[in-house]
Parts: sequence; C-alpha cells; structure tokens
Amino acid sequence: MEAQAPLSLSNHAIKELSESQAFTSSIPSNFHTFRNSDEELRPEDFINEEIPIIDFSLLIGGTAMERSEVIHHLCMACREWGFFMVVNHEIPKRLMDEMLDAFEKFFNQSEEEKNEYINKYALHPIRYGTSVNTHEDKIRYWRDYVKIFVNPEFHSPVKPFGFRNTLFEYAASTRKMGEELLKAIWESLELNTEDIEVALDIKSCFQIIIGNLYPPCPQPELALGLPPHSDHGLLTILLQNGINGLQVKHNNKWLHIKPLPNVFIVNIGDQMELVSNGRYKSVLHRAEVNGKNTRMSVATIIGPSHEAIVAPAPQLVEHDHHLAFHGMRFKDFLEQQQANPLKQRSIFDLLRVTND
Ligand SMILES: O=C(O)CCC(=O)C(=O)O
Ligand SMILES: [Fe+2]
Repeated sequence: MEAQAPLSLSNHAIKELSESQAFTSSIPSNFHTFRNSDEELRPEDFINEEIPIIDFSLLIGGTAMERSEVIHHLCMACREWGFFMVVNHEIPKRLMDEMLDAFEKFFNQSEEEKNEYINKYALHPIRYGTSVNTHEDKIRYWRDYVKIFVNPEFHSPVKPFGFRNTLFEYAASTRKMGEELLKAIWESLELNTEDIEVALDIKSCFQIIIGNLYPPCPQPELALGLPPHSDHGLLTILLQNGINGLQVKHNNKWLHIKPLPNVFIVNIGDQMELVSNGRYKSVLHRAEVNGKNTRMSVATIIGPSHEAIVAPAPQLVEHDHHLAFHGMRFKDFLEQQQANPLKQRSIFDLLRVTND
C-alpha cells in the first residue's frame, strides 16, 4: 500500500484526523516509526501475573509487620521492575470513571475550543497538543493530549462543564496516594523519613495530570501513540480505560501490560532514579495504538518541588562508595526535558557521572 505524503500541518488533532476518514487505509509517512523486528510483540507477551502487586491498604492501615512486608516488596519492585500495580487503594471507582469521562468530554469539544490551549512554552500550566512535541518532532505520534499543572497551584480548563471539580478531586486523591507511596519508597531505601521533606520538598510537590487520547489508527503496526520514554518525576500513577496499549521494557524486552479494572500502574520516574543513586530504575515505556478502539489514559506525575535541587541521597552515596548522578534543579530539568524531542532519556543521561 502506498504511504500518504507527510502531513505538514503543525498541530492537527489526531482525533479529527481519525474521524475525517481522510486516511482510511494508510497514514501519512511522517507517522511511520521505526521498530526493530525483535521489538515486535507476540500476544503471549502479556505478563500481568508477574508484575509486583502493592496492597495499598496494608501500607496505610495494616499492622507494623504487614507494612514492613509491603515495603520490602516495594524495594524489590522498584529495583527489579521500576513499576508495579497498586490494588486496594482508596480512590473510588466512581472518581476514576469520572476522570476518564471528563477527559473524553474535553477531547470531544470542537477544535476551536481545544486550540485555546495550544501553547509553545513547555512550562505553560495547560497545554493541549498532538504527538509529543509538535514543533520539534520529525516523527509524529498517533496521540492527542492535554497536560495540566495541578499542584502547588491548581489549574484547569474552564470547559467542559464539571471538568474542574472532577480534576480537583482526582488531583487531591492521587497526590495523597502518591505521597504515601513516596514515603514508603523512601523507607524502602532505608532513609530517614524526616529527610524526604528536606530532599524533595514534597509539600509543594509539582504534580501534572496528562490526559492521553489514542484514536483508532488505520495502520497501527506502523505508528506509535508514544515513543519509548521515561517519565521525568518521582512517580507516575497511570489510569487506563480498559484498552490495551501500554508496554514497558523489562530485562531488555518489551512487554504488554494489560489494564485491569480498579488497578493503577505506578512507575518510577527519573527523579527517583536520581535521588536513589541509581538503585531504583526509571522504566522505559511506550504506548501502542490499535485499529479499532479509542484508548485513553490519565497519567499523574508527582515530582519534587520546582526549586528542589535533586541529587543522590548522601547516605546512599556513602554506602555505595559511588556517586551515580550530578544534581540539578528540578525546574531546569523539566524545562529541558519538555522543550526537546522525546529521545529516550537524553536529558537524564547528561547527569550520569562517568569516569572519563
Ligand atoms: O498511555 C499510556 O499508557 C502511557 C502514557 C505515558 O506514558 C505518559 O503520559 O507519560
Ligand atoms: Fe510516560
């Protein structure tokens, strides 16, 4: 089948493109992504049974013994996997559904309404767009998104009706869960819990909520929704609408992660790898698209405060006799990461301490 010519419009929503029927059988050539044949997955590469499961209720309401078992399990999950599933969390199913529904209504607005939030500046508090970084990327991705900063200052689009209230409640609930998980992860590194505030200024944590929309794609084997990347923060809490698409790299192999009802996937981000002196790995992941269904995800990224200079915890450096990374002010890290094309982990790799 002949490929369509590259699509030159700089910000053309994938949703409208998918619905326009302009590309019913083949997609524009600038959406073609390169994948090695060993990166192709087989259906049997679903591995949910093996992914570590963290029972949140035991972390906050269990006996001392139960809590310490969960923390032990978290240590293994963060070191060997970089991600885990969270079950028995306190976020109501009703709120999870309402959040997905609110984002769906956001994307269902007219292009004119959504385009109000197109913004070039990487740290603008509300940014709607397509692909990853429309102005920088040569390859385009089959994804529309809206990124909203919700803490320490809360922002929200005014429309659609009810979006703001749902976002506010969802942001507060995921932040609470994120803070509990962060404290537990800190403990799993055998660091003093009081030091977490000094190191990361969690009270003013920088929290972003990203709504991702991946409409049906006529050639899903050629396109990607999101290329391989790691997340910039400390933790990402991912909610999905029940459609497959998330893949993570584990032991050098891409694996499918099936979305399960009422379960969050949590992954370690770059700042956690940094502060843990490289003990905990910020995992590479990507999003596939499919030919039939619209996939949606809501990623909540919890980071340190903008002003925190994030560096490996001194106790870990001393214990390991090795400094794995240079420190950097989180805001500077973000500015660079968000303004550049998403190339695996390029900004993060610049902070790695090398011996030459
Ligand atoms: O849609 C997904 O499953 C992944 C989303 C993601 O990785 C992100 O927004 O950073
Ligand atoms: Fe991500």
